[in-house]
Amino acid sequence: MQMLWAGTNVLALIWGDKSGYLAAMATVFSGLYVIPCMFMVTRSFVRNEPRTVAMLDLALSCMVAVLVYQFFTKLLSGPLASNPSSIYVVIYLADAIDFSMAFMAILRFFGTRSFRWRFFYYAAASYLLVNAIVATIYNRVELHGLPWWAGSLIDIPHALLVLVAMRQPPRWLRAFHPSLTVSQTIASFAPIILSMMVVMLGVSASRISFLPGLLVACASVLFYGLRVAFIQSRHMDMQRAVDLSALRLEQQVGRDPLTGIANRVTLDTRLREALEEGKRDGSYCSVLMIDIDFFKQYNDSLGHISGDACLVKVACALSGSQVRARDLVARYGGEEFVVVLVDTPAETALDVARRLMAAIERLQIVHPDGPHGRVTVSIGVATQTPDMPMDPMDLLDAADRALYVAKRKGRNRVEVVGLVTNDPPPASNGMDKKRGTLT
Ligand SMILES: Nc1nc2c(ncn2[C@@H]2O[C@H](COP(=O)(O)OP(=O)(O)OP(=O)(O)O)[C@@H](O)[C@H]2O)c(=O)[nH]1
Repeated sequence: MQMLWAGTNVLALIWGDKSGYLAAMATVFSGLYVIPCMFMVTRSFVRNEPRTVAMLDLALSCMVAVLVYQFFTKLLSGPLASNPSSIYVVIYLADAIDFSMAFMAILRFFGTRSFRWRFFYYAAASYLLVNAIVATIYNRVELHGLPWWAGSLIDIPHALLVLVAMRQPPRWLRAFHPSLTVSQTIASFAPIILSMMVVMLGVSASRISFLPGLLVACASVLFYGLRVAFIQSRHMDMQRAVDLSALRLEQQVGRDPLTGIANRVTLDTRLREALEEGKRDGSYCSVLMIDIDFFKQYNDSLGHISGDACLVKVACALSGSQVRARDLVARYGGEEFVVVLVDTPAETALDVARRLMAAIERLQIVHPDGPHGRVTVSIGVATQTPDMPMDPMDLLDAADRALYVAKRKGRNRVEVVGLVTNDPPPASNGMDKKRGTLT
C-alpha cells in the first residue's frame, strides 16, 4: 500500500495532476494499509470459528477505512478546511488509530503461543509502534511547514519492517511462552477493539454528518453482537457434540463391543455390589458361568465371522426375558458368559440355568461339527449363602470349577456347587437330553 502511495505520488510529479485524481488515489492508498493491519491485530483467529465471523470482521475493518477516508476528506477540504480545529481532529484521530493498532499488536505478541505467529506480531508491533510515533511527529511538523528531512521519516517504519523480517528472530522470542489462559483471554478480547474503533469514528463523524456517523456506530455494535451470537451458537453445537460423545463413551466403556451386553469391568463392579448387598441383607446371590460347547470347532468349520454372529445370538438369548431386570448378563471373555442373579438361592439359579439352556436350544444354531448338530452350552452355578460370604473372585472360581465338571461330564448340562438335584431332561429336539447334577 505504501509503495502504491509512493508510486502514485511519483506519477503525479512526472505527469502533473491538475484534476487531483492522483492525489486522491495516493490518499486512499496511504490509508488502505489500515485494513489488513486492523484485521490481523483484532481477529481472534480461534479454531472452529464460523466463517461469517471473519466476514463480519473484514466488513468492520473496511468500515473503518471508508469512514476515515470520508471523514478526513470532509474535514480537510471544503468549508471545514478553513477551521483550524479540523486539522487537529484529523491528527488526533489518526494518532488514536495508529496507537490502538500498535497497542493491539503488542498485546497479541504477548498472548501468542505459536512461535510463527509470535514472530509475526513481533514484526507487526515493531512496525506499527514506530509508524505511530513517526506519524505523530510528521503530522505535527507538517503543521509548521515540512523541512527537507521530514519526508524520509515516513520510510523509517518500512525500513525497520524489512530489517526485522530479514534478520534471524532473537533467541528470547523462542523462549517466551504465555500460558493458555492468557493467550485465550487476549485472543477473545482483541475483536472488541475493532468495534470500539468503529464506534469511536462513528461518534466523531456524527459531528459532521450526523446520520451516517450514527448508523456506522450502531452497525458496529450490531456486528459485534452478531459476532458473539455466531460464536456462542457454534460453541453450543460443539458442546452438544461433546456431551453426546461423552455419553456414548460412557455407555461403551462398560459394554462388550461385539455383543453389546455388559463387559468384564461392569461385571466386576456389579458382582461386588451384589455380594455386599447379600451380606448386608442376609440374602443369597448366585452366578452362572456359561460356556459354548465345542466353539473352537464351530469357528473352524464356519469361520470367525459366523462365530461372532453366534456369540451375538447367544448373548441376546441370555439377556432376553429369562432373567430379571436387576440381574446382570455379562460377557466374561471369549465364548464365556456370566449371569449374576441377585437375591437368588442355588435351587432357583438352577431353574434359571435350565431356562437359559432351553432358550439357546430354541435358537437352533447349526453346529456342523458338534455332537448334537446344534450349538449347546454348559453351565456352572455357584451361590453365596448368608452363612458363607464370598469374594467375587472366589464365587466366580467356584462357578468355573462347576463348569469344568459339566464339561468333563459330557457338556450340554448344568452343574451346581453344593447342590444335589435330580435334574429332569428338558424338552426335546433330538439333542442329547442329559442334564447333570452335582454336589
Ligand atoms: N468368533 C469368535 N471366536 C472367539 C471369540 N473369542 C474366543 N473365540 C474362540 O473360542 C474358541 C474357544 O475354544 P476352546 O477354549 O477350546 O473351547 P471350545 O472349543 O468351546 O471347547 P469346550 O469349551 O471344551 O467345549 C477359540 O477357538 C477362540 O478362538 C470371539 O470373540 N469371536
